[in-house]
Amino acid sequence: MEVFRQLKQFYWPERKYLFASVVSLMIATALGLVYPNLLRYLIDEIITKEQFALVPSLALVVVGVVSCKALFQFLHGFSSSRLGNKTAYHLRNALYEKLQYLSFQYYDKARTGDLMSRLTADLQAVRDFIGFGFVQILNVLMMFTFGTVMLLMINWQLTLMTMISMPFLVFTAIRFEGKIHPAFRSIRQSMSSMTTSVQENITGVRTIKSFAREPYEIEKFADRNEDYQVNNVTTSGIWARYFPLMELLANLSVVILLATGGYLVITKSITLGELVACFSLIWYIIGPLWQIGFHINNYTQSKAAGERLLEVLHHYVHVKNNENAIVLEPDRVKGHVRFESVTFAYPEQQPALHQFDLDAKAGSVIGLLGGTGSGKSTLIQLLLRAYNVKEGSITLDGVDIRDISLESLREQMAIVFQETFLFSSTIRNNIAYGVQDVTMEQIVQAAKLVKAHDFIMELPMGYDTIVGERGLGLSGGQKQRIAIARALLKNPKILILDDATSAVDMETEHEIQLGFQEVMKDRTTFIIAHRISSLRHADEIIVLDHGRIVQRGTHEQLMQQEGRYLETYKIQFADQADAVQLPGMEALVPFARERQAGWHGAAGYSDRGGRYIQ
Ligand SMILES: Nc1ncnc2c1ncn2[C@@H]1O[C@H](COP(=O)(O)OP(=O)(O)OP(=O)(O)O)[C@@H](O)[C@H]1O
Repeated sequence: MEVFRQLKQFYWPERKYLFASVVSLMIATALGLVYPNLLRYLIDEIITKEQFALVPSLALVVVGVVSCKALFQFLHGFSSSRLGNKTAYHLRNALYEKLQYLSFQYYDKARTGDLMSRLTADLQAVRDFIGFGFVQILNVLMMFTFGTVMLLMINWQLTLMTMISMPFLVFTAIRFEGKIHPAFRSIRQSMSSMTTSVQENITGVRTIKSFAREPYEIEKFADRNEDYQVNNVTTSGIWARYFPLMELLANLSVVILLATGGYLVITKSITLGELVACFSLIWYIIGPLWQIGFHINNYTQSKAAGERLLEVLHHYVHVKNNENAIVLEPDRVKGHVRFESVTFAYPEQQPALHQFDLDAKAGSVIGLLGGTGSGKSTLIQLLLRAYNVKEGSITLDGVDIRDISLESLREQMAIVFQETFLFSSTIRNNIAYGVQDVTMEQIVQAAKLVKAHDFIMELPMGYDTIVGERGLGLSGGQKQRIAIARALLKNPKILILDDATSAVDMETEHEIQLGFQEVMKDRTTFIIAHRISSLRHADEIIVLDHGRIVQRGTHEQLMQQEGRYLETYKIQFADQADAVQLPGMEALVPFARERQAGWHGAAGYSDRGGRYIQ
């Protein structure tokens, strides 16, 4: 019951339905107990004594009892479903809210399919138990107690004889519970693994098809399906072993009742009417006990489901507001960012950043260059406070970002991530996401700045075109431009472009950058890029390697030094000089000639002596 105690906040506000459901079920059950007595009256007082004139009035009483019972059963059903649905409603909202605030660290490991199964199947199981299962268990207790008391009132010796097999029935039912609970947990886990597989399959369908991995995926799913099936069969096996045993023990009571009761009638210790009443009442006791397996099953299933919901609800939020967190006033934020000796490692990993220092003055442009996995995105994640810095500190206008409220910190920033995510909504809504009270003119202006307006206007519905899930139907470059427009529209103090133009061709990138020069004014901008052309205007360029700064300076300064920057520069120009001649690229011509004269390869760095390393 601990699980349901912890879920109390979700059903307790609806306790009026809980009480209504319990009370109406109690009345319906009590009315049900009137039947055996009416039977006894019919046999002993009417049939035996031949008082047939009483039959119509007895019939009327039966009709009255049946009608009242039906009314209370309706009230029970009504309040139970209200209770279940309202509880599910509160739980669903709480879970969704929790999912919004869980930290990046949680999502690094979370599986979408598993979360979906918690939010649907598990929630449904909890709803059913709180709505119906719980009251049914109370009903079992009530029927057992009332039925036993009435039996004892008729004949206590007969009652005790009848009850002989009951402890065995209860013992078997409890053993059954011990076996069935882990079995149901396994079913739920395999169900969630199957859901994950389906979800990943749908999301990654293009990759699967392009690698012709359909047979592998079918086999992978078949394995999980098999696992689910085996768990179900194991559960049915437990069920099949215990259920007939429980049925046998239950029916044993009836046999004992009929044998002992029949003897007592013959010896005139009880009347025939009393025996018939006892026979009817015994089902009031056996019925619930016999069904105890079902209720236990229902309870254990929902307990397992409740545990999984609580796991999400109680999951530790790694990044949250400190007490008295500072709420920034947007008008007063300047955008001066400082990293001081920041060393950071992801959980159970080697450090992704070592002793990182950076002083990004308000309005400055910082370029970040480095090979894959060198720590560029990590730096941005830390600035966003996706993870908490444990060694060193990051400050915004002199205030440690751990002391700033998360919402107001993130409100000052706009990030265009490496992987563009678009919602399945209109292009207009996608651009306006994150900004309130935005006009169409502002949306169009942002789209024009990133050279997206023309292609949007060519779409059948223009800005009202609905893009598919994650932006399907648009090219990579088009998606990136919409994402950049979304960031610009936010008018942030800090703009972060994490390889934001990687899918855009050089010419468009250059045009977008011209637009940027205008919007970057007065904002601190971080640009992560693999192309030198994206970084060359930065006030400071930092070259990272394995989480360490290996070079820093302006484009001009770095061009004077032997090192990673110059090497990258040479390689890139060698590749691109033939294709596009961009303003500012004139200096590259000698390198291009050098390449044509004998350099080889396209990817890699040249070593210090100018030799090329593949
Ligand atoms: N969420 C994460 N959990 C664990 N390790 C991570 C996570 N994100 C990145 N890493 C690791 O941290 C290191 C730095 O990664 P990061 O994403 O910062 O590199 P990057 O320079 O942005 O690379 P790229 O240019 O390929 O995007 C890598 O070794 C990477 O494997």
